[in-house]
Amino acid sequence: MLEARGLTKRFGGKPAVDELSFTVHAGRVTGFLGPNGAGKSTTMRMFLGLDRPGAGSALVNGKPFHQLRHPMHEVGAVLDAKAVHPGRTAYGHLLGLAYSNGIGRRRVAEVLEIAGLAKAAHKRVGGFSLGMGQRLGIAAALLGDPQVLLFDEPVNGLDPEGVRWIRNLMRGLAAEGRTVFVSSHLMSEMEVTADHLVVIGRGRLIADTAVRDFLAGGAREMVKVRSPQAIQLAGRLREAGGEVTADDEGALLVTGLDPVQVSAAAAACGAALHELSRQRVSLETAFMRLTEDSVEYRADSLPPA
Ligand SMILES: Nc1ncnc2c1ncn2[C@@H]1O[C@H](COP(=O)(O)OP(=O)(O)OP(=O)(O)O)[C@@H](O)[C@H]1O
Repeated sequence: MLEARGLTKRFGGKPAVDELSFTVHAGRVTGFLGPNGAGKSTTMRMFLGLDRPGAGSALVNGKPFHQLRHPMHEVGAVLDAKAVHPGRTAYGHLLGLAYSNGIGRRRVAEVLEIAGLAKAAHKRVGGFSLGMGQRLGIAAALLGDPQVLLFDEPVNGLDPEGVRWIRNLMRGLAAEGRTVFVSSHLMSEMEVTADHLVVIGRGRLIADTAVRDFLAGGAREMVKVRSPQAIQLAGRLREAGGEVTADDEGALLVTGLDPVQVSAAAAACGAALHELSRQRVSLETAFMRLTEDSVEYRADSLPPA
């Protein structure tokens, strides 16, 4: 289990993490979402004792990292896959880590197998692809068989097969009852990987919710409608109580009204409809709404019909 309690960190007087409180439970994948610079990496670094909180606490299994007796057996992390000496072999690197933490060589072979690196065990890390480097980072994180795992943007730059592999691995680790905390700015990835979400913006907590509820909350009666009289229609929809935004192609995205109400509003103002459809809201859209990144529809922002 991971717990942030009033966690705060400032850099040069500017808060990077601002009174953050949340709990990451065992047995599920918890996604840690936020735009660039939101404070995700800084929060993870505080859990791992790499940054010291300015206030509050970051606890692993109820303790700050520096009070853990056998840190490698309690928590594993994949932060920066490139931090390995290029002249070492994967096996040599893992064996060095294992020896300095009282772990036997049998476990080294096991994690090489789990990470799909058994065949590349004796190759130099300098020649590894990004995906292999990521696998090596994961093998190192798993070396102590920890109950708690942190992954900072693990799928960045990976090909689809690598992405799928990491997704399945994280889900498998959670299914074994471990605590899996993974940061990402890829909402679409979290939608298929995470069970639970902690969303932050500018260092502050925005949401702490099940993915299912997050999607349901964002999905309230979202209707996409396209009309050559979009400006008049948007005004009418707002009068009827709808919230209206425009997508990149000038279609209106309406929340708060169902398709019947939208078509009634169109009929009432004589707007022709070229499209009227119910939209499944992606996590990305729900996230943008929550962080108020999506631009409120303005009549002057619409392209000509
Ligand atoms: N060592 C540091 N010194 C000064 N400022 C820092 C330092 N580390 C992070 N910051 C600042 O703190 C804020 C949060 O950064 P952080 O890297 O934690 O965000 P993030 O959510 O992980 O973003 P990204 O997705 O871009 O990695 C940013 O404004 C960043 O510039």
